[in-house]
Amino acid sequence: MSSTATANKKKQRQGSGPVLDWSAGHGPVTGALSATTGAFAVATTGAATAMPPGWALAVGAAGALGHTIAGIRVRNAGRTLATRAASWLVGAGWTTWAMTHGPLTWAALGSLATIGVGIGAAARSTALYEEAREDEAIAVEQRQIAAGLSAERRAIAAEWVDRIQRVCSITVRVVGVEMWETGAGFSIDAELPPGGATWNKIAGESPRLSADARLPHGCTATASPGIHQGRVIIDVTTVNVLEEERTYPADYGPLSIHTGIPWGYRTNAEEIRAYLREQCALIVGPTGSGKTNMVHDVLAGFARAEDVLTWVIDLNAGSAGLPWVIPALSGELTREDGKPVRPGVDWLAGSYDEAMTMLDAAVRVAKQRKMGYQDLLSQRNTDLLPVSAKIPQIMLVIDEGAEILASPDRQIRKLAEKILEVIRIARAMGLRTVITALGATGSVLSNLMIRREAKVRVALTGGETEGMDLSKMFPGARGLRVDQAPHKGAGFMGTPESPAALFKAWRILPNQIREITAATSDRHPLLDDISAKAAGPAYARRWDAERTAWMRDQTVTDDGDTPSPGTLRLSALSEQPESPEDALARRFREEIDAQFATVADPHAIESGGGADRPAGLNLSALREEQDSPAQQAALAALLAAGPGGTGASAIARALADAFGTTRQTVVGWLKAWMQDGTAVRVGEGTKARYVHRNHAPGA
Ligand SMILES: Nc1ncnc2c1ncn2[C@@H]1O[C@H](COP(=O)(O)OP(=O)(O)OP(=O)(O)O)[C@@H](O)[C@H]1O
Repeated sequence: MSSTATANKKKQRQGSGPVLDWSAGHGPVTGALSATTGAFAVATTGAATAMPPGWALAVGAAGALGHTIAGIRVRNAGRTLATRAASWLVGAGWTTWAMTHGPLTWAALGSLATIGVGIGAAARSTALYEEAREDEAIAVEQRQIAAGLSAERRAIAAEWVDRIQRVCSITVRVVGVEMWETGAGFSIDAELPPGGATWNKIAGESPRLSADARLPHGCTATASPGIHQGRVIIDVTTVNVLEEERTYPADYGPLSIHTGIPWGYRTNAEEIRAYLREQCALIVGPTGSGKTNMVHDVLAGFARAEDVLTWVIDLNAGSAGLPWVIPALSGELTREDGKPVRPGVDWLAGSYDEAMTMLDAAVRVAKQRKMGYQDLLSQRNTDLLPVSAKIPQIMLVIDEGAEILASPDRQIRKLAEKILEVIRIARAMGLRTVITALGATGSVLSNLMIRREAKVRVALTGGETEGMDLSKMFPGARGLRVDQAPHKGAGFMGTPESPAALFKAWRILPNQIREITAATSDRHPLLDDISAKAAGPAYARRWDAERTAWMRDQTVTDDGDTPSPGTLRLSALSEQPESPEDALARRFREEIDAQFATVADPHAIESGGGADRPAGLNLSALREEQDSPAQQAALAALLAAGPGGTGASAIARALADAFGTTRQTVVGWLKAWMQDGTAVRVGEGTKARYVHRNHAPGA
């Protein structure tokens, strides 16, 4: 009821004189006081005005009736109703008698006080009775719920004791049945009979148990060890959550390598985490199984971690890492404070050479950490580098890395050796790998290093049975069948902490990747000084224009053309809220020059300072020299063209949309740059190209 309606009702009541509120609450004291003072008032007024005493009796009877009706409405106990009605009638009786004999006599006043105490005591006892009655009702209700539940549990226990006897010929004794909060099933804790029965025997019969229980497709009865070897836990799923598509949880809060990184959810709808401080991981998924999506889940988790830097190798043109880099580097994502958004991965290698550079750096980091952190390790009395936001773990994610490891190609073998070297030497020093595989698991899993170090395993089946040897992926796990996970993104996951069982990766969409990139930009750690020094210029210059030019080539122009390598995607920039000129100038300065605080002050570098820090390209310095954004863009295009160089027409074409620059203008700038040594000309006649001095032969 609205407050105005209540106020109106009050007004109406006031207008029609005093109302008797039968349901008004009274305690034992106020109730008795109100009854006796009311009776006294009626008796004195009645005596003074010579009211017929029968009226008091009538009022008392009406009071008793009113209170009884109100009491019945709120379901008071019969005993409470009787007490209240009796109070009214006793009060009325006294009033009638007092009006006849005079209320102001000692006998009248004394008897009224006695009645008051009596009513109070009776009311107190009924109040206590009411409370006890309420408590008892609640307890009964709870007993009923518990009885109902335990009846359900008892029924489940009896049913499964029979079933296990029938299917496995083992007579277990059920110790407990736990219904899952997610509502997707239950767990049975059972004691095995004496005589040598083991939990694996039940685990091995999982498919037959599931069939016997008529479980829906995708639901399983999986047995695992109990608290000791004589106990078994059987998890039974009754709802197939793997059928549904669940998107990556919208909470992008901070994570840590120490608390585990969630990779998906189990059949009981609970998330499953990968603990990768010491473990490497292997993710197998044939084409179309949802592997790329899973890799993004993995990268999302690492991006959210405060103590992880992710280095990605994807020889398939870096496609696994690009969605984590392009939106940040292209300026598509902006922060409120105007600072650049850091990419969601720390280094992305899309080619053989870049991958080799990255792996070399990783090996150097591992070795340098071993030496550089000797004191810290002895101080902490450990041989495991204490990974933190100050000394981050480096997670190398190698898409289709298993195919690299299994390749017979001599060159690729060199990469494979480096990957294995990182896996072999870097566990204690905080470098671990996540390797994905399309299916080459046989040869990869025969590698001792992988078998020993990569115990976090995922097999995405998506219904694919070809080349999916679950017994090799999860040795010792029984009852896993590919056809239990026919949905994309679903499969099996096992870790040293959580035995292999069905799971599903969250679906992660490009907008979530962009959101996570933006939300975690501030959170990524910086590579510690010891490691940064070891990684050297190869690391510090990983975002340099010529090394990232290929990434920009992945961005398709508005008209769908794939521009020739080295040209700028100016059309992409024109969509930004900033003017294209500003965006271009800002992007290239920020992106190339001392990117993300990995390169010291550009002016210091130029003047030979920061000797132990590798030099960036120092485009910031050009801010003063190249006063027009178009001219800066032209210079950036020249840089991006690399040693192959470019021509005035190509630069003019790249700039035409955003700046309307003519070829003539570009020719003028090129001349000036040749004179001051910024550019050199190579080749003659129609073959003449302009090359930035950084890429000039012998530079
Ligand atoms: N976890 C998931 N939940 C629901 N659907 C998914 C999931 N993962 C993938 N899919 C669906 O499967 C499709 C293929 O996924 P994805 O590209 O990740 O597979 P892939 O194994 O990498 O295949 P390819 O190698 O052909 O790219 C997606 O477009 C999506 O529709």
